Amino acid sequence: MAGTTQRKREVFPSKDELSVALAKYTANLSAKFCKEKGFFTVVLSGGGLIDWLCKLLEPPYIDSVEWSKWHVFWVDERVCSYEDPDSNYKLAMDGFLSKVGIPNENIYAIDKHYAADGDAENCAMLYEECLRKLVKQNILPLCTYGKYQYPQFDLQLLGMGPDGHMASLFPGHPQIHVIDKWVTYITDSPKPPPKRITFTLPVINSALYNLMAVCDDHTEQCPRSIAEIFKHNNLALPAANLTAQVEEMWYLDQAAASLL
Ligand SMILES: O=C1O[C@H](COP(=O)(O)O)[C@@H](O)[C@H](O)[C@H]1O
Repeated sequence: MAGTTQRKREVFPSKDELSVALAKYTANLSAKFCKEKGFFTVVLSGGGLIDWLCKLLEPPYIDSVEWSKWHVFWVDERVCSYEDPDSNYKLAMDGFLSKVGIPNENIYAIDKHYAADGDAENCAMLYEECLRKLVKQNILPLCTYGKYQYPQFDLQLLGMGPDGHMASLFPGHPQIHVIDKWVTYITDSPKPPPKRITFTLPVINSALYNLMAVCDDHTEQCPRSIAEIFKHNNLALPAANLTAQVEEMWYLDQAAASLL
């Protein structure tokens, strides 16, 4: 049965130090799950996160992480071709996944053809179908959360937009309330591109470990959103609704945490 965890946070003086900690956190969980059950299910997001994961590509992690045991997913994806610079898949492939030895069949991307056609509804439907197959294959266990069951990932690496969005759940948009689906879609995202698919909130919150990494590039909005979440628990901001089954950890750089 789903529980809720206490929100934890660590603040780092710089992005670089945050990246070092992010690599350590991910590598430790990878080792733990590979030892306990023989594989590790990890969910990526887009945005700055892929850049901050770069320390995993350096010693000691590049050699010590059991990459062949990773199964990789996306918490959200932009509905565009794999070659489009907006694609979260392309971002992760170019910047990270192509540099480590994860078997291709363990990398679960959005459907190539529906993505290139801009068909968000079918992309969401097929991604959910893919997750359901993996449940049947015992790669993903189910977690009861509220009145439904959802797939449970070991670790999700999340990012927050300055407006407080996480995945492609945006403030004031209805997708945050969807509970009867695992994957949903949006066709009018306020952040371009407009068509995206996204895990629903209960799927996000069913993960064992959720790590939210936020670095601010000197916008005023990002530290304000962080303060709204940590000081006022303002649930109108989607990221304030984050929880996890074992640990909900926020890694912030000093700039993002400047109003705390
Ligand atoms: O559009 C998106 O934005 C969020 C946050 O990205 P960032 O550029 O502010 O780091 C990201 O987590 C999500 O995956 C992506 O599709």
